[in-house]
Amino acid sequence: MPISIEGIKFGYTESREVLKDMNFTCRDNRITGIIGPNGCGKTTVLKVIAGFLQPSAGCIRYNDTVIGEVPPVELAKMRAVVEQKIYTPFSFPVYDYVMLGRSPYQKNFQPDSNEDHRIVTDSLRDASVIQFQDRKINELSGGELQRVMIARALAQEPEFLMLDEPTSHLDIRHQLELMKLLSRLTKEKSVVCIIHEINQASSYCDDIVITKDGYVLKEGSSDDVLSAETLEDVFGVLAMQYPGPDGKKKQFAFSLPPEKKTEKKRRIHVISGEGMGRQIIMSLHSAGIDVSAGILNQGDQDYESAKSIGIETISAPPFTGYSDKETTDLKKACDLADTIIIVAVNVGKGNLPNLEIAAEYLDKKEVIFVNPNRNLKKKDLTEGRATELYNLIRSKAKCVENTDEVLEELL
Ligand SMILES: Nc1ncnc2c1ncn2[C@@H]1O[C@H](COP(=O)(O)OP(=O)(O)OP(=O)(O)O)[C@@H](O)[C@H]1O
Repeated sequence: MPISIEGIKFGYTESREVLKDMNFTCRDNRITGIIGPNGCGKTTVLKVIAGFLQPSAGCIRYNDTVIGEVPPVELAKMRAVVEQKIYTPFSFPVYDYVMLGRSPYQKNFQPDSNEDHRIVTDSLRDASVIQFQDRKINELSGGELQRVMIARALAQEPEFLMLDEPTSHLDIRHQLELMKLLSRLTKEKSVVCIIHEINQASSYCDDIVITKDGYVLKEGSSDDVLSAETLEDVFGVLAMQYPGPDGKKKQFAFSLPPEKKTEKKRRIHVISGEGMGRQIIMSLHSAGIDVSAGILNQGDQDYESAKSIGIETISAPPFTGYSDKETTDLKKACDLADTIIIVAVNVGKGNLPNLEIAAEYLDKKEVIFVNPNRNLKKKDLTEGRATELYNLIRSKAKCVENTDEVLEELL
């Protein structure tokens, strides 16, 4: 009996449709694997297929029967569901819990029949949990509990077995055993299974349905549907196909695509004054470069220009010298900059830190010295330190004669 999913729409809220128009078929005696990115609606569609959620449009048919018309007890004989989220609030022996799978076949207050016990024992064995049938379900590990849930679903003897990520808690051996068990079960049943492990899906699922954003992107035999190109498109990864151990089933190796480098805006800090840096600041800014300036004396032409275009400016009142805050801010600006431009200006005691800090960055950043041969007034070469620093910067920085040259260099 195939399951037909026809034009299904569903939303948990009115404002957001999770399933927009789902159409696919789960064929008889096959494992149909549903794959797709997180949050695309796989669990939701499985719940709709199981009859747990009512779609707002479309219908689900098991063969020709529309499931909305099937009474719950009959539905429980037709399909069993192993859900992703497992709640075990009760302290229940594993054996008794698996016996609950027999409920749809039992009349009220009648003891479990010999057949029920046989089926439960077979189910416990098939799911490899018979060895802890006397333990309490709320004292099991995640993987043990998952296998008990599968045993209960098997005890239900459904025609359709629906599983949501049945291998998610299992170690690799139990994963492979479970997938093999599901393959065996297809002799008598049809299996629908949400699966994230693509290589297991390729190895064990006969058919694959790829879902994305509430729609089905592709469906068909796993060999037809699974390709490196499709997986790259759906999951946004790089996929490389290689032959599986049997030489038939495709296998894939995945990696993340290289990160796209976002073009970082160049940042330049200009140390100037007396209107000597004005043209540089304005030209770099209009060329789209991230410019900062300072320490500038408030009221000075460079300061006024920098303020007029709203760039980050470090400033101090004239004739007061620079405070610790201003020199710290200058260091921060130089740290952020790719290039530091220093324009030769008269140096008084107060603005000596501009030179000191520019000199500090000679080995750390690109430093361009503009107008290095400017004849400074005698009084500006305060205590010889300014001359010393100018000479140091002149010897280590890239020197350009004037503003035009620096702009030519940078733009
Ligand atoms: N009970 C709920 N109420 C509201 N929104 C929900 C509810 N359950 C799921 N959703 C939302 O519906 C969308 C689909 O969820 P669903 O669990 O079906 O995705 P999925 O494909 O199974 O994801 P995953 O691969 O992560 O298990 C998600 O955006 C999810 O946040």
